[in-house]
Amino acid sequence: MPDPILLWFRRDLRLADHPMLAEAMETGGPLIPVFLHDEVVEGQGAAPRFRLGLSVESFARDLDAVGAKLILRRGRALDSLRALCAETGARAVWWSRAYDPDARARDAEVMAGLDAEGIETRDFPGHLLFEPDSVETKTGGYYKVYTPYMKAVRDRLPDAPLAPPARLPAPESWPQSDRLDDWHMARGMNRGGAVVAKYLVVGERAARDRLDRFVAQRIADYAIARDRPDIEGTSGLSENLTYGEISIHACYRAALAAREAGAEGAEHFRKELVWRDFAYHLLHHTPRLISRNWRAEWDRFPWSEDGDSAEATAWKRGRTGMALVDAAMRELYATGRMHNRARMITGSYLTKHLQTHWKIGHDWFADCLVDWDPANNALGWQWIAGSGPDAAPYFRVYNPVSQAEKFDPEGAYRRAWIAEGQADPPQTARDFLAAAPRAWGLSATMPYPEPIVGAAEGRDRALSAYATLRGRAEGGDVTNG
Ligand SMILES: Cc1cc2nc3c(=O)[nH]c(=O)nc-3n(C[C@H](O)[C@H](O)[C@H](O)COP(=O)(O)OP(=O)(O)OC[C@H]3O[C@@H](n4cnc5c(N)ncnc54)[C@H](O)[C@@H]3O)c2cc1C
Repeated sequence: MPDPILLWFRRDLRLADHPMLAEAMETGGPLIPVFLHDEVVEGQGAAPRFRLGLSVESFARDLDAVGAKLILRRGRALDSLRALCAETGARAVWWSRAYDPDARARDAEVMAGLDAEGIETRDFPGHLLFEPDSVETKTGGYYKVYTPYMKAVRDRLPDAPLAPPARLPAPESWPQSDRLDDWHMARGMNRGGAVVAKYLVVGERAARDRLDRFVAQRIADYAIARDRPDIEGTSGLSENLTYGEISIHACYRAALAAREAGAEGAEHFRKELVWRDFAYHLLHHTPRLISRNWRAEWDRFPWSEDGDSAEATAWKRGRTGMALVDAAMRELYATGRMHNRARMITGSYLTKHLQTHWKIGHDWFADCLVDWDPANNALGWQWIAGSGPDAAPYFRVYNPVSQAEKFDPEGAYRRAWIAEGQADPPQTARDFLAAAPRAWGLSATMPYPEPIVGAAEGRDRALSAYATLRGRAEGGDVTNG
């Protein structure tokens, strides 16, 4: 029997459309799927780690159904893989590429360490539509602006579908595995875990069903409906894409097919999928996107960097008194998700009205989002703050009152999440109160606060701070985004 290959799964927890798995199947030799609770997983926020645990559990079941086991190990990736190679006789370790700086540093260390011992390492595409280095400007550089990036990839086709394996060739014996329960992936969630779990759609099959439902029922209206937090107008697939429960190529193919069939919103959906690739393109070329102002001149901006200030605390707890902002922050805490427009409005309110550094919002999202994605989150925050590539100009301040009038015209989204002032609050609003830590001291009967910073006052504050940075005043108000 040939030596087994270790297939190290990370953000690619699916069987279909999986380049590494498809190629491994062609070898005909035994395959040992592995998932590691390593230094990168250790560094993740509470909600992403919790959600990752559920994805791993689901994937292990799917592997079981095709005659394989998912071997779990905890510890530094290089140590775990070395030990597994020694135990199983594997002489090759394969994985699907990752692009964020922490994962890249880990992978480089693993590659060097295993190569030194004569163990073959190979990495594969699978997480993105187009590999970041495969898209270049005419002068051989990388794109900093979305529109020309989109133009450059517009005519490229997605990969053809790869069928899931019917059965994985098994090794003569399976190595010992940790028990997933012993990893306590939900530990950071406290009482929020049970609430957030109600809103999740986990695993490869559920992700595929979600895509099919979206295409059948919502993609046609997507271009307009996607902007309304009060209706279910988007796909919800970010939660699945981030763990690789569905391939981005499958989503892209579905978008192209729907467009071909005449669905109006399909082209817009395709463009959003390309935003995800663009975020990875930028992160790959400028890893500082995640940790520092992408434009260094923003280092001089007088942002508050106190994540525990009264203002930042009110923002995190959904108690700013600005109803659309608070509804969104509560949706985030109770469901682990937030509507895209609401992400922009809460981000603008934090960085502009509350003059608080985008990193504080970025880190809070990274702790609370079940769809946390290192590239999308960083690009989203730097975009809204004004410090990023292709960013919304800082002087564009989202007015949370007029945004609410436009995108939540009946107040349904705000009522869904804010219990205070309602005689019989809906389940969603009660879910938030059930998820929120007791130490926050929230209840449905307490008075709803006055705005800590009003819409106009916040805009003036933001613009005068911006003027000190630029040395001149600029003006403008975004009421329609
Ligand atoms: C401050 C801020 C933080 C964000 N953090 C994240 C994050 O951690 N994880 C994440 O996946 N997205 C993030 N986004 C982007 C966007 O809000 C979400 O992708 C979207 O809300 C997910 O919902 P959906 O799957 O229903 O999206 P749909 O509208 O159905 O879009 C389909 C897919 O396209 C991609 N996409 C859509 N919008 C964007 C966008 N603006 N940028 C990049 N990709 C996009 C996503 O993969 C999404 O799943 C952030 C945006 C902002 C402004």
